[in-house]
Amino acid sequence: MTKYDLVVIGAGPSGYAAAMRALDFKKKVLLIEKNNVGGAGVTNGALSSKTWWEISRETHLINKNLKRFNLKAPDVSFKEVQQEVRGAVAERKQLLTDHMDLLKNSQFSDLLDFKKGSAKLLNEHEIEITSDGGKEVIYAEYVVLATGSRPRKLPEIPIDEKVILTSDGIEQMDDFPESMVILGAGVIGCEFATIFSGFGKTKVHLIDKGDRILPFEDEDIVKVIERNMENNGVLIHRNSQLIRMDIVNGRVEYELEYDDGSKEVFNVERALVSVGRIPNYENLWADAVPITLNKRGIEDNETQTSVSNIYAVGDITADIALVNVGELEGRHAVEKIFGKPQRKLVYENISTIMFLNPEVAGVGLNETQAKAKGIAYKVVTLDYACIPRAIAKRNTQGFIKMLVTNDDAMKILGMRVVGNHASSAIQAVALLISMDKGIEELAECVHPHPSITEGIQECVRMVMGKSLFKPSALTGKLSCRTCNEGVYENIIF
Ligand SMILES: Cc1cc2nc3c(=O)[nH]c(=O)nc-3n(C[C@H](O)[C@H](O)[C@H](O)COP(=O)(O)OP(=O)(O)OC[C@H]3O[C@@H](n4cnc5c(N)ncnc54)[C@H](O)[C@@H]3O)c2cc1C
Ligand SMILES: NC(=O)c1ccc[n+]([C@@H]2O[C@H](COP(=O)([O-])OP(=O)(O)OC[C@H]3O[C@@H](n4cnc5c(N)ncnc54)[C@H](O)[C@@H]3O)[C@@H](O)[C@H]2O)c1
Repeated sequence: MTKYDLVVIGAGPSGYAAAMRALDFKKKVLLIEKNNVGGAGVTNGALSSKTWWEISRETHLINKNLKRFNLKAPDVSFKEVQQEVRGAVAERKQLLTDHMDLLKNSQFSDLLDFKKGSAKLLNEHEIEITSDGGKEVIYAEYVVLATGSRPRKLPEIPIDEKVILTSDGIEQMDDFPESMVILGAGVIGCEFATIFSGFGKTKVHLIDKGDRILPFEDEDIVKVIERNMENNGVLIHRNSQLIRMDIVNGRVEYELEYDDGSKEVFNVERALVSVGRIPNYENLWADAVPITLNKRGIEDNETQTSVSNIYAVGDITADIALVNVGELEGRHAVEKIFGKPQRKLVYENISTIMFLNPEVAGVGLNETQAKAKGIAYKVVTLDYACIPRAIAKRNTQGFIKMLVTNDDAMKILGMRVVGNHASSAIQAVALLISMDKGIEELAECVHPHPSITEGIQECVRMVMGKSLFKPSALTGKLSCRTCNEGVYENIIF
């Protein structure tokens, strides 16, 4: 039986990161993948959907500008866009596999093996791999489970991945549908609503079980996104409940019940169900392996499961499901196994981008979360109309919102930026949060001009009472307040 120091099951972002970090400790590693290297980080997931989003955004911009000059927009072919997306996916997968091959010619030559197949733990150390070539069993001193997640399905909805689809099937359609309903207005639902409405060929309907889209995000941010979606023709079903969704004559029929008890039936060409994801752990270990589960997934203590030599990372665990979090956890697990992690696993400074119109970037807490945790805070907002770069871009839609502790230390709790270039603006703040630093450094640092990050600096200066523009003068564009148990008060310096 071949023996390995570490076996990683699943070559998505978290498994790939774990395997590569183990090489730094000069350990013999086996990485096993049953399907696509890169997992949902690449295929039917992060990279592919972002490629759709980029092309949709460009198309939308071009069409908008052509309209300004009274010119007719060219026809966008679904097949061509799909081809481009497939090209992006293939390019990334190739890079990941080529890298593994090229390691054979490096100082890591004898350390990494990769096997295509489906893995199952027979006991704490023995793993059975089933592939086209049959079955084999290998020995692992340590194991990292990184098998990811899949779309959650609802038993009452007949998902066939042709008419009613999940994110696993949506990119395989053969043309833009003339109409599509999206069930679940979380991140995936809203990103695809943005993508399809952006191409201008699909009438998008959006349903969530809550009374608004993005129920976890702050209302002021959601307002901007909802307004743009509706301006782009998206029908957001508010205060309504889905009673049924069926396939009738190859189309989707769904019925909603409104707050007043009335009902309405809609007929659309396709449906996307995006109501969350569930971890892949079924059949991953034999009954003899005592890994404990909680309601949301594998129970882990900073990636270590209840079995001391088995670790779990990425979407299979019960916390945030993102590429960067999976990579962080994969690396951390390996450092815990073979070394000493420099730091505890912290999630407070995780940065995210939601690819909407416009993009929404975030780090740390939003107001909804701070209120739920009962934290008193200071909150500053600054409209993009006050940022020269946004004015130069002729697009001042958006704002920056920063939350700091309501004490003299003014530690940053979190930030949201909604608007153009939002994603480029949050890194400095993520770093300050992770270093547990206050805000003075940011206030005095010289930012490039003109840049969106100048807006962040102005927020920091505002909360310190030394901003260029004074919130009491530019009300509606700037605000600087405390929030205590949901009650806001202006800060007067
Ligand atoms: C539509 C969509 C868009 C997204 N956009 C973003 C984004 O913009 N930014 C972001 O940060 N995150 C995004 N995500 C989330 C992100 O893709 C996931 O959080 C990330 O891929 C999780 O990585 P992972 O390695 O834990 O799991 P996965 O990527 O799911 O990889 C797990 C791998 O394990 C393999 N596997 C499973 N079982 C076995 C087995 N028994 N044996 C061998 N192999 C097995 C699977 O085939 C898979 O390749 C998106 C997800 C989706 C679905
Ligand atoms: N840009 C990004 O970083 C990005 C993009 C896509 C996905 N992701 C990751 O993938 C994860 C999964 O995305 P998701 O959008 O599927 O999950 P989600 O948790 O973001 O959203 C699911 C939505 O479905 C709604 N919902 C649940 N059950 C419902 C029901 N029965 N009827 C109607 N609505 C219902 C919820 O209220 C919620 O708004 C995200 O949490 C995120 O971690 C990240």
